[in-house]
Amino acid sequence: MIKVGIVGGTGYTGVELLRLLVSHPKVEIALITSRAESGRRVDDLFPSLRGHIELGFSDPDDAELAACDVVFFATPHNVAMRSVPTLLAAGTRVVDLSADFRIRDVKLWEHWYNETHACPELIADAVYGLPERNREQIRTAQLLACPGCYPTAVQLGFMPLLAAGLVNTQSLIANAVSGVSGAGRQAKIDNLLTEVSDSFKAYAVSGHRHLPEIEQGLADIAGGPISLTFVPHLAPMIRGIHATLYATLNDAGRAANLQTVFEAFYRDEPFVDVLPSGQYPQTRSVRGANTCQLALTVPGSRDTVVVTAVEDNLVKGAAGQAIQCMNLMFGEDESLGIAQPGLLP
Ligand SMILES: NC(=O)C1=CN([C@@H]2O[C@H](COP(=O)(O)OP(=O)(O)OC[C@H]3O[C@@H](n4cnc5c(N)ncnc54)[C@H](OP(=O)(O)O)[C@@H]3O)[C@@H](O)[C@H]2O)C=CC1
Ligand SMILES: CC(=O)N[C@@H](CCC(=O)OP(=O)(O)O)C(=O)O
Repeated sequence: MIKVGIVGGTGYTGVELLRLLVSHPKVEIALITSRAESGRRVDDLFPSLRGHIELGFSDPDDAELAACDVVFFATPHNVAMRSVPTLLAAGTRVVDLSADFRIRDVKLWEHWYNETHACPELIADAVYGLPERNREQIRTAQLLACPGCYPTAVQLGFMPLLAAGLVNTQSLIANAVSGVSGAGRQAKIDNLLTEVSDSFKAYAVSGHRHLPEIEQGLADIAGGPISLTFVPHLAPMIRGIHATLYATLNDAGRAANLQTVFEAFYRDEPFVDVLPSGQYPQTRSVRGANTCQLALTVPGSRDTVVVTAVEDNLVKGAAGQAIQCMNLMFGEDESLGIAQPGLLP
C-alpha cells in the first residue's frame, strides 16, 4: 500500500483528494493536516466522508509527514517549498498541487508570486505533472509540480496543433472560464453567493499568474517562443473550466485534417476525449471525472481554428491529475481510483 499524507485537507482540492483516495485500492491515508481544524475528525467537518475515513486532522509536522511514501500539498503557494527539502532528504516523494515548483525560471516565479523562493536549487528537479506531455519523467519523479487548473485545459487544447506545427505561435488566444471552487475554500467577499451568482466577469485581464506557466508549457511543446493572450473569467458554477482557444492556421494547418490530427494525438490517452466533429464539450459532462473533453472547429472554413476544452478544475485540474501522477510514480495503473465518469445531472 502507498502511505499517503495530505497537507491542507480542509481545502477544496484537499477534500477532493480525500474523496478520490478513500476508494483507491492501493492507498492508505496516514495523515491529513489542517492548522485550523487540528484535532477534529475529518468526517465531522465533511459528513460526505462518514464511513470512509476514521482519521482526524492534525497540525502539519515534517517529521510525521516524512514517514509517508508520498505527501500531497493541497496548500496555497509558499507552503510546500518550506517542507520539500526535508521530505525529499527523508526519501518521501512530494506531489505539490500549488505553484511552488511549476515555473523553471525562479525570477519569473518570484515576480508573479511576489515571494522569495525558499529552495530555488530544487526547482530544476521538479517534474511538471502533465502526463500527456511528461509521462516518462513523471514515473521517476521525486518532486512533482502539478499543473494549474487553467494551464491543464489550455495546454491540452493547444498541444496537438503546436506539436505538429500547424498554427502561428505568436497569436494564440485563450478565453477560459472557471467555476468558483477554483478560488479555494477560504472566505472572501468576492466569492459570496450574492456576488457571483447570476453574474459573469473577466478578471486579471492585464495578467494572471497562470500566464507564465501556460507560456512555458506551450513554448516547450512548440519548441520555441510563443505568445498567448489569456483572459480568465468567473462563472456562477461550483466546478468546471471551459476554455475557448483560438489559433491562426498556417499552410500546413490549412492542409491538415485537424479532427484526424487531434484524434490520433490523443488516441491512447485515458483522460483526454476528443469529441466527434460537430459536438461541443460541456462542463457538466466532466463534473467529478478526471477527463478533459475537447472539440475543434474551423468556423466558416477560414484561417482560425477554435478548440473548446472542458475539465473539472478540482479533478483533471487538480486532485485527479495529482493522483494520476502518483499512480505513475508508484508504478500503478495510471487510471487506478480515478476512472469514474462524470456526475449527471
Ligand atoms: N481550487 C482549485 O480549483 C485548484 C487549486 N489549485 C491549487 O491547489 C492549492 C490548494 O487550493 P485549494 O484547495 O483551492 O485551497 P483552499 O484555500 O481551499 O485550502 C487551502 C488548504 O491549505 C491549508 N493551509 C493554508 N495555509 C497553510 C500553511 N501555511 N501551512 C499548512 N497548511 C496551510 C488550509 O488549512 P489550514 O489553514 O487549516 O492549515 C487548507 O486546508 C493552491 O495552491 C491552489 O492554487 C490548483 C488547481 C485547481
Ligand atoms: C476562479 C479562481 O479564482 N481561480 C483561481 C485559480 C488559481 C489557482 O488555482 O492557481 P494556482 O494553482 O496557480 O495557485 C485564480 O484565478 O486565481
